[in-house]
This record gives sequence, C-alpha cells and structure tokens, in this order.
Amino acid sequence: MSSLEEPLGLGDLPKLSINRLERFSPNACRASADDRSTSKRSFTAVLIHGICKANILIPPAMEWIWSSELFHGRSLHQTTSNTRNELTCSIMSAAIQHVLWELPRFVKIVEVGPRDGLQNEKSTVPASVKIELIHKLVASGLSVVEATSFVSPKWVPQLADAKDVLQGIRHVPDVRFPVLTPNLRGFEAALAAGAKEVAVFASASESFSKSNLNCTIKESLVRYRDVVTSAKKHGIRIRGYVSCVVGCPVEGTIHPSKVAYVAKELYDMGCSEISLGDTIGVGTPVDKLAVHFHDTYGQALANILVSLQLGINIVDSSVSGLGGCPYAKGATGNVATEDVVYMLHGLGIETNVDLNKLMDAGDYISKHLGRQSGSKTTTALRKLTT
Ligand SMILES: CC(C)(COP(=O)([O-])OP(=O)([O-])OC[C@H]1O[C@@H](n2cnc3c(N)ncnc32)[C@H](O)[C@@H]1OP(=O)([O-])[O-])[C@@H](O)C(=O)NCCC(=O)NCCSC(=O)C[C@@](C)(O)CC(=O)[O-]
Repeated sequence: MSSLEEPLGLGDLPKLSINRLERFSPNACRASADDRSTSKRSFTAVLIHGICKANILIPPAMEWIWSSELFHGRSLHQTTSNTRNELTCSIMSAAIQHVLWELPRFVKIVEVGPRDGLQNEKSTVPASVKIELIHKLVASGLSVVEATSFVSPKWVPQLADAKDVLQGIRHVPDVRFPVLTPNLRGFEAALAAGAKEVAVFASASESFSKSNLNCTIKESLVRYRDVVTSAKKHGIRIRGYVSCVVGCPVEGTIHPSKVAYVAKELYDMGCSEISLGDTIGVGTPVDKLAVHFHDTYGQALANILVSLQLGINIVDSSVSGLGGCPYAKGATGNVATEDVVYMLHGLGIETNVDLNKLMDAGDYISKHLGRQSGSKTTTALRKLTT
C-alpha cells in the first residue's frame, strides 16, 4: 500500500513534514529548526499535523475557543497573540493527549463473522465456505474467531452445520474458536465436536430474552449455570454475552442496572470475559469487558473509540460488516472488522491483524454472498488500487 492508502499511525508522525500544519497553525506553534526534533512543542506540532491528516477538525474548535469567554471571564480576543499561540499549543496538546494517549496499546479483536455474521443469511452458506472463511480470517492474524453456534437448527437453520464447521477447522496454536451454546444440550454437542471454548448469551431485556431464547432472563441464567459448571469440569473457557445493553427493539431503553445485574451474574458464575451488546454501565473489571456493536445507525466506530478511552481493550466485530441477530428486529450488521482494524492502526494501536489479508477474507465471503463488502475501508482502498 502507498502511504496515502495507509491509516496514519503515531509511529509515522515524526516522518511527516509540518508544511500542512503551517497553513492553519499560529506562528508560535512552528517549531524552530533547533527545537523541532526534541521539544515538546515540536512533537505537539507533528501530532497536530497527524490529527489533521486524520480529519479531526481542530482549527474550527480553536476558532470557537478564541471567540468564547473561557478564561478568567474575559474574551481571549483581548489576549496578546503570543498568549493565544501558547494557549493554542497547550490546549491542543492536552486534547491530543486525552484523545490518543489514554488509549490502550493493544486491542484484541474477537471476529464474529462466521457466527454472528452468517447466522441470519437468507441463502445457505455451505460449511466448506465457512471453513475457508475462518482459515482466511486466521491467516490475517486474528486470534479469536467465533466459529458457529450449537443452537436449535429450527431457530437458526443457517448454523445447523455447526459440527461440520468446527470439525473442519484447522486448529492453529494460540488461535481460539469459541462457539455459542444456549443450553447444556448445545454445550455437550459442542464438546463432542471438539470445542475448546464456548460462549453463553443472556440478555438485559426480558422481551429479547423471550424472543431469542424462549425463556426469561432468570431461566437463561439457570441454564447457563449448568453450562458453566460442566464447562469448568472439562477445563473449557466460557465467554458471556449480554445483549440489548442500551436498547431493546421491543422495550426501548434498557436501564444500566439490568445490564450490570446480568453481566455480574455471568461473571460470578465463571465467564472469563463479558461482551456487552452496546455501551458500558457496569462496575466489573474493565479487562474482563468486551464491546460488541452493531452499526445500525453508523455509530459503532464512535462508540468503540469512547469504549477504548474508558479502558476497554477487547472489541467484537464481523468481517465485511456481516450479520445481525435474527431475533433482534431491525438490527443490521456488526461493525466491520476491516474498519475497526483501520481505525485502531490509525491510532497507533496494535492488533496483530494484517489488513490486506483481512480484506481478502472479506472479499471472499462478500463474493460468495453476491454483494459488496459492508466495510467502508475496503470500499475506499479497493477504489484506490483498481
Ligand atoms: C435456546 C433454544 C434451543 C430454546 O428453544 P425452545 O424451542 O424453547 O426449546 P426446546 O427445548 O423445546 O427445543 C426446541 C427444539 O430444539 C432442539 N434443541 C434444543 N436445544 C438445542 C441445541 N442446543 N442444539 C440443537 N437442538 C436443540 C430440541 O431438541 C427441540 O427439537 P424438537 O424436539 O422440536 O425436534 C432456542 O431458543 C435457540 O436455539 N435459540 C438460539 C437463538 C440464537 O442463536 N440467536 C442468535 C444468537 S444471539 C445474538 O446474535 C446476539 C449476540 C450474542 O451476538 C450479541 C448481540 O449482538 O447483542
């Protein structure tokens, strides 16, 4: 990829020229030849350039600050230009530190495309295609790929081939393939097919629990306790999902206390990680929380960024933005893994994922399904390279 096609990483910043910065920055922000390499200000200038290249609109924000009465009750228009310039640098530096430096260094991506992404497809996707997709996703560097679900084939016909898929996967050291299990029966079938990790999925909304699992939240937790007890006996790791953590298609807004209750129950019974179907609101340890955003209103990346700032470092996503729960009316695809990886790499956050190989996996499944990739990154980069 050429430098234009790559997301801007913090590691790239020292290499950048500051010419573009000079178009809008006040004079005081221009580092002299002496201090450009070492001083905090020159580093700030280079950072600002980077942020502007990433299309974050700092100049309008600064215009707003100059025209407001923020400091000591007097307009900053009344301050000298030097003071303004110094303040510009300090404010920008603080803002950049807040936005970028609070972020984790590494984010683990949990790829849910083969399961969440394909569970609601109208046409049957053969097991061989699912297996090939999983291999391609692993080849891109993803270390957790949710493979399938051992649920009722009457409820989710698309994943009726769970056993074939799980048994067809080439197991790679250090790569995990969790599978969804809604009850003990599903767990036992998963175990027999060779699963080493399972996920249970509860809901913070009573209505969604009914439509997705045909039982109340409490009943689902009772089932999951049995699953977890059995999983522990077999040394199987368990992930817990909480769906509808912000809103439910039937009940509307969901109170955070309900999310906290279900998340804590799952955590206390032994789930090693809790994936929240939307935003935070629970007091369990942050390194045990993951976020799982669907991009129905185009808000997923913004929500992920805020989650990272709150200390989350596990993100669920689906290759090409495939997916959606068949029992969540109106919900569209998950956030595309390619877009998440592009954003994270742009922020200088490591994922161990090779974006090109990941896009190849996305192209493969999109071609099979006969549609365009749902990833904006893939669409943009493919246009540049064709
Ligand atoms: C929980 C049940 C099974 C209850 O289903 P039910 O109808 O209440 O229970 P049942 O015990 O009467 O079973 C119905 C039939 O399914 C069979 N059955 C029962 N269990 C299994 C099993 N494990 N594997 C295979 N078959 C099973 C069972 O034997 C029976 O077959 P029949 O006797 O009629 O021939 C059903 O509601 C179900 O399978 N639900 C799963 C729904 C689902 O997979 N939804 C999508 C995943 S959740 C999601 O996507 C959200 C998430 C996780 O991504 C996070 C987010 O986005 O928020």
